[in-house]
Amino acid sequence: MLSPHRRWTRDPPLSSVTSCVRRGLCSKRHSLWMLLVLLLVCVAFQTFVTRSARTDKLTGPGPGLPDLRFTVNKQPSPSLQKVWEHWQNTRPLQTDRPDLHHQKGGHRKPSDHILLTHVDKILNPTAGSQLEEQLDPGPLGLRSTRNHLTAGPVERLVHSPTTSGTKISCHPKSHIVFLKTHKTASSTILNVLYRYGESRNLTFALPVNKHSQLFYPFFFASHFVEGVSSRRVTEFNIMCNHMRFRKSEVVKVMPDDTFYFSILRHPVSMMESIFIYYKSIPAFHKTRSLDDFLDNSRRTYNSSVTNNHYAHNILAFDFGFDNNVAADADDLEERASRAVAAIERDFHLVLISEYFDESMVLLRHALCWSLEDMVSFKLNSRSERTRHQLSADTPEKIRRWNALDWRIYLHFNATFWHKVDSLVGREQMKREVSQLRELQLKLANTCLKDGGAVDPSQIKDAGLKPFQYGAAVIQGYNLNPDLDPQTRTQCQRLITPELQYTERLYTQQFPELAAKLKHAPRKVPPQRQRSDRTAVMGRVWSSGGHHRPVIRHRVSNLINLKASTSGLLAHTAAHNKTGVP
Ligand SMILES: Nc1ncnc2c1ncn2[C@@H]1O[C@H](COP(=O)(O)OS(=O)(=O)O)[C@@H](OP(=O)(O)O)[C@H]1O
Repeated sequence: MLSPHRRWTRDPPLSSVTSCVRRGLCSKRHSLWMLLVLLLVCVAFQTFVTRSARTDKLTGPGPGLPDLRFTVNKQPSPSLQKVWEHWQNTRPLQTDRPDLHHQKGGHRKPSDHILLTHVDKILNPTAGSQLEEQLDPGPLGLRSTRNHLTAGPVERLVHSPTTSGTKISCHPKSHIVFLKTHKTASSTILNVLYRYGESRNLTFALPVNKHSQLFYPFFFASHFVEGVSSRRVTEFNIMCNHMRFRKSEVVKVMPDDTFYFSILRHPVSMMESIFIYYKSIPAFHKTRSLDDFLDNSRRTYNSSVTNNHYAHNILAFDFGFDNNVAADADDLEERASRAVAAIERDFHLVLISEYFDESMVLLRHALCWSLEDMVSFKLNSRSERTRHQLSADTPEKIRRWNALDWRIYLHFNATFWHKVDSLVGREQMKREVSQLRELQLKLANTCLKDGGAVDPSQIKDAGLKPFQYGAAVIQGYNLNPDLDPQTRTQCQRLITPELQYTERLYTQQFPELAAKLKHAPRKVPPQRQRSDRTAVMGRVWSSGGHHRPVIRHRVSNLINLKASTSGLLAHTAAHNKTGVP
């Protein structure tokens, strides 16, 4: 038989409850306790609501709009946690010779934990890893589970060495605009930014409708960014796709404390690269050689023809200036000074492609990122067989033809080293550059099958083939087949070409839109397609070439993505009053 107490617990008679409540309410002490409990519940609820509002960077859908919320996983994925734990294993450090990657049994293949141990060692020779304090995700963009990081922009303190050798603390920047200039190693930097942002769930200001460029070569307008017009995204972290810069529009999208940077390349090597890559643009396609173009350009170059801007002062063009200026123009110096002053005003840092590793170190100091964040493999590089030796007098001809770019480059080449001196110091720079190279070598040994770049015909995974264009053969990478799944994923990010990575991020940020776009037919009238720049690029693409079979697998997609699309033009023409100069 049940005791009276247990019977009450199972089936409390109504009278007992009401008398209990009455007793409780009548007693002053009980009332106070109840009030206190209520207060605590309220406080807990309010805290919960405030936190959710702060972490949710997206607003709800506008009236009548479908809910297209950004659904990126806000927690470090379990697989990444596993990899990190894997890294923590105290397995003995083994050699990382690439020839051991394929050995079964005996020697274990050099694994990701070796990388971490190595990184720890070179970045922090003393006990108690600085990496742990920095809460960095590791050289492959991994997140540490040791530090119980929350997702989203990471507010951590980084201890960064200064020119005087002392360490200062700083907060890593996560509001960034990178003006992606052409043929300047900008795709390699894009990959660094993509990995950094993806591993921290940062929000990218990606081109609308899954395009890979921000409607280049039109002047940038804020509505080119997915999520701006719909107001679904309220805070962007990183904007880094090709655009023609227009600050007044960029500031409408990016937060006030955004860090602006870009990269320049020596106009001579840049022109050689551009001539091969954009061989099919009207300015180049009938010319026999670069010298042929340069010797006749004063007479034959037509700046008003679509796509010809690639052939003349392209750096100035990308920064938003008028690129049509002759070397003997009266106002050349004045225009160059104005361009330099505007770039100085609008950009916190201008990097130099010729000093790529130094640039990465300088950037890391400016952004307060770790050296690990800056690792990369060279992307978008041409095969040696599509490089052309310049004759002795060609460099001077290029400098004259691109006189505006040349002046801009000279200025920022000088200020680059002033920045190195003031921000890092030459000795520290040397140390960090060699650390960075050491790290990259380790990564190459771990991640890459052939230890380096290969021609597109050698790339096994069709999804990792870079976009091929013009007369250039753009190289890519094969992954080491022996990688464990998690390491493979991280290595893959390092070698994912721009188009594929952009598409993936778009799909992560806007899954519903991406799904819709996959099935939506292009809404551009055929006659428009034939006359716009997309058609020009498309024709070039399909006109054949020795490397074409290599990239057939995604031809239609890639034309749409890289080489400005018809949709892009239709959209841009409607919105952009500036248009092509
Ligand atoms: N790390 C590093 N250091 C030095 N140079 C590098 C690096 N990464 C890429 N590159 C070279 O940059 C050229 C490709 O530039 P982009 O990626 O900006 O091209 S693109 O405009 O996005 O198509 C391309 O130059 P060319 O090979 O002369 O064409 C690449 O080889």
